[in-house]
Amino acid sequence: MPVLELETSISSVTGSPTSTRPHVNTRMENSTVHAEPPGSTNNTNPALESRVSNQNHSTPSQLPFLRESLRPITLKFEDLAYSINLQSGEDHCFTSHESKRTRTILSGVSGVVRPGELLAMLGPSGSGKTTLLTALGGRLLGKISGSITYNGQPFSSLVKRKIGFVTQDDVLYPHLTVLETLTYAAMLRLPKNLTHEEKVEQAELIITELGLTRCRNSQVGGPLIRGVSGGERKRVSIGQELLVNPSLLLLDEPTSGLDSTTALRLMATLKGLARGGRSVVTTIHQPSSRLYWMFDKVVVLSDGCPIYSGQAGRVMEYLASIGFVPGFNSMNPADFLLDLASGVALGTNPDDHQQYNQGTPDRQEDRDSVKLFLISSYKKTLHPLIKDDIHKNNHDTTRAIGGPQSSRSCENRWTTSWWTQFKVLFKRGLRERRHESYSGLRIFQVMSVSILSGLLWWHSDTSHLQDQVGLLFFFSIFWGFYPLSNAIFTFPQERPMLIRERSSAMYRLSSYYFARIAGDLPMELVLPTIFVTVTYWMGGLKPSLITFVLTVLIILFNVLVSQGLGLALGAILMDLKQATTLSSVIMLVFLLAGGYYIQQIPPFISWLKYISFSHYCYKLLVEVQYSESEVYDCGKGIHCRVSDFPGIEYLGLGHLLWDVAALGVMLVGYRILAYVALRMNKSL
Ligand SMILES: Nc1ncnc2c1ncn2[C@@H]1O[C@H](COP(=O)(O)OP(=O)(O)OP(=O)(O)O)[C@@H](O)[C@H]1O
Repeated sequence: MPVLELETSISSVTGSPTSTRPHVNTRMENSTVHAEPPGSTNNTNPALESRVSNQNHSTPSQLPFLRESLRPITLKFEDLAYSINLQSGEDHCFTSHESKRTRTILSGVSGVVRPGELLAMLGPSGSGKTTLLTALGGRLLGKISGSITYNGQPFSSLVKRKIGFVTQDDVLYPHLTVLETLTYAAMLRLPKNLTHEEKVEQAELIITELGLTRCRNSQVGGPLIRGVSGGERKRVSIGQELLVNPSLLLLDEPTSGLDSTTALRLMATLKGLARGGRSVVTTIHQPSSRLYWMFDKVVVLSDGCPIYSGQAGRVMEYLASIGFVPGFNSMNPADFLLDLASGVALGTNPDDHQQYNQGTPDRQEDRDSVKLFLISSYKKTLHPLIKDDIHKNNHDTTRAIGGPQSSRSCENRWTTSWWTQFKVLFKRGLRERRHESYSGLRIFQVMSVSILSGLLWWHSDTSHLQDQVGLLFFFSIFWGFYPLSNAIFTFPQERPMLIRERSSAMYRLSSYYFARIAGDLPMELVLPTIFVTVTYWMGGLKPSLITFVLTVLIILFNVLVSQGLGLALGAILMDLKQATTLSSVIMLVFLLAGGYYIQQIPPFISWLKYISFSHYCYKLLVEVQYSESEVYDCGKGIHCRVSDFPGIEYLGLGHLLWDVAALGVMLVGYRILAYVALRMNKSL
């Protein structure tokens, strides 16, 4: 291996203690990015920097109400390794003896990012960038070996609050506007000592600083709903994290799906944020050379192993020192790095340019040997130096996050009270779901069924008792199925949002849960009330106000119980297909065991009716509709007691309070079950 003059250049590759001391700006001039990069004197292209500065409309650094809260974080990670259990394993990197049942996703990854620096993680698809970023954000489930420290301390809930994490997919409510999205986030994330107005002002400030003013009142949108552009949506996601003025900002592929100009503007924004005193780490797939020159440091991964970690501006020098030179001088370093990380490097010496330009090696063995060579070169030369760099600067560790002067409220895991969280989540839920709940389609669906059934049962009376009882049974089944099939979607659909927001410690699970349940109530109760009102009077049921009101109350009770079952199924399975299948089986069983279709059920299976809420609902409806002494015309002028009618006799009328109690137990029990299932879900 060629011996490089590593002694002289390595300090700038890894970032020497003196050269990397960041210049921490707590205030930045609006619309400028400081051209002088901290920690590096020669990894930036000044012309480009100044161009970017002019394009950059947003360099948020000063958040008026949070001026005190930016505590710079030096993030150090050393020898990170992460494996997952698999049936077959094939990976290598630094370890030679691996269990056949595990797969190494990361191995021997080290690096440092200091306040003021922008570090990019590069590598081909599947090389482990997201996994590394997730680990740095303290969000990786499973055991990771090595060390990750934040100002010398391990991950903690205090650190968690200082980290902003922007996921690759924008998890946002599509029907909220940009302003609403950021305002609700501000209400949930900003400390309770700020007033409502200050929180709104903070959201407004972020909107201005991220250049979102033009679309502040546009709805965010999503895959199926037209909304703001992809770049604007990404900036909203970043804005949500900036609200808390994070000291460490982690972003997963923030430029994916953006055109090069928008990507450049976004990266300029990130660079501005770094220059404001933050440590910024981003994964990026295929940066243009203009983007590449904005990075202070890069970590390049190949199959989870580093082939480079250090100053972005020194990478070509390092690669040349081990015999890798691009075919032409102006080649984008990022392209060159990605080729190498994929094992594509025919030009392994400067005389090989022609070969490099003409094509890529197709043989897997060639690619593997290039990767192995790069990994082992890194291991021999750069890795020890980076470790030195990590240890040399341990005085960073003295600046503990939330040090002695931190207030008591800082130590509290939650920034807002339970009640505030409940209120904000309740309002946000109503706002987001107003379209869904009061959608014309849903109202049309319910109204058309109610009018149709009113017409079908038009002025039925006890002379057609079978029909009338059928209407009551239909009430219990329709208002069992309908809320159930709506409620099973709730938690599986909300899961990504819950994961994202709970990872940022925005709110307690209980406040979310109660807000969600309470938020669903108005709609869940309004539609059945209208339905029953229409069908009851059209269908000729007992013209008594008390009976009518009791009928409505029983149906609403039934709705709440069936909604609870739907919530529980959704929370337990967290999978729409499975939950839908199971709910249809359950409802079919309840339908059959309800007592309307079949009365001679064998004793060994007749207990099914006792677990069916539709059975209790149907029974209660019959009980309030007909008095004990009521008779009906059972043919040829003969009058029979209603309670002797086969479909009613089977129900065994009486025990009204027990029926109410059974529904009450289900009402509470299903909801407790749903909550416990959510609590036990490790990802939430
Ligand atoms: N829980 C898991 N189960 C199975 N494989 C996993 C798991 N987590 C990560 N991997 C695998 O680890 C590798 C690294 O994944 P990761 O998402 O970190 O890559 P990446 O570099 O971010 O890829 P991309 O650029 O395509 O997003 C991939 O091959 C992925 O399939």
